[in-house]
Amino acid sequence: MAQALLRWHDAHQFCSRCGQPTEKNVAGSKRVCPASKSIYYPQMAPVVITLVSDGTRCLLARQSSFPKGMYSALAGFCDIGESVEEAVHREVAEEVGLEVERLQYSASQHWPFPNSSLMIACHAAVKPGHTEIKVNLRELEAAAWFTHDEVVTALKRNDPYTQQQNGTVPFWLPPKLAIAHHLIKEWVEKSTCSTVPA
Ligand SMILES: NC(=O)c1ccc[n+]([C@@H]2O[C@H](COP(=O)([O-])OP(=O)(O)OC[C@H]3O[C@@H](n4cnc5c(N)ncnc54)[C@H](O)[C@@H]3O)[C@@H](O)[C@H]2O)c1
Repeated sequence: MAQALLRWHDAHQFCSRCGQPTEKNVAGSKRVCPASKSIYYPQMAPVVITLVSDGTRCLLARQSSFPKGMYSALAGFCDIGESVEEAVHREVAEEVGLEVERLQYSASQHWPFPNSSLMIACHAAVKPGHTEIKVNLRELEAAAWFTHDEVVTALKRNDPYTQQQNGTVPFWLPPKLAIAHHLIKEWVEKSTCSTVPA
């Protein structure tokens, strides 16, 4: 978090109204422009991250920039004026062409990479009978439904690169520090698929 704050100070050294240098306050919680009197506060971008379930399986996806074999829950930045619920519906529809319902808030996390985001994690159920994925290839490389057993096995893979066979890295999941891991583990442990029926 300290690094995220230092990066923000570094990138906000000049006033966007008058171009004059800004000054950091003693606590480092804001910057002030002595010329225009403008005050600048550090910003966090809200991001929704959603684990979609069809009742027995969960939907995981990967971007081409992810490490080989790694799949995660669907994530995306909230647009201006959007509620968390609206962002979840829009992101899932945009990325995999599915309609979701019965959203359940899970947890949140500050995520400093590459800039400060507030990750808001939710579970959601796909609309019954409408599970066919249409992957948006501009945003994702692949998306698929995974069974409970497949996810349990993947959670146990700490170092997938040592387990590769014929040069193929097996399916694995984000590390413990990521809220995506928490969301997926919660789905497995609490059988979220049955508490959030599809
Ligand atoms: N902690 C976790 O478990 C976890 C899991 C997945 C994603 N994330 C983070 O969530 C964020 C969003 O994930 P993503 O897959 O959509 O990322 P992404 O980096 O693929 O971003 C998608 C697009 O959003 C746009 N964008 C970038 N910054 C923005 C902002 N501040 N406001 C609005 N739009 C912006 C860009 O045009 C980018 O192409 C990323 O920062 C990613 O690192 C965290």
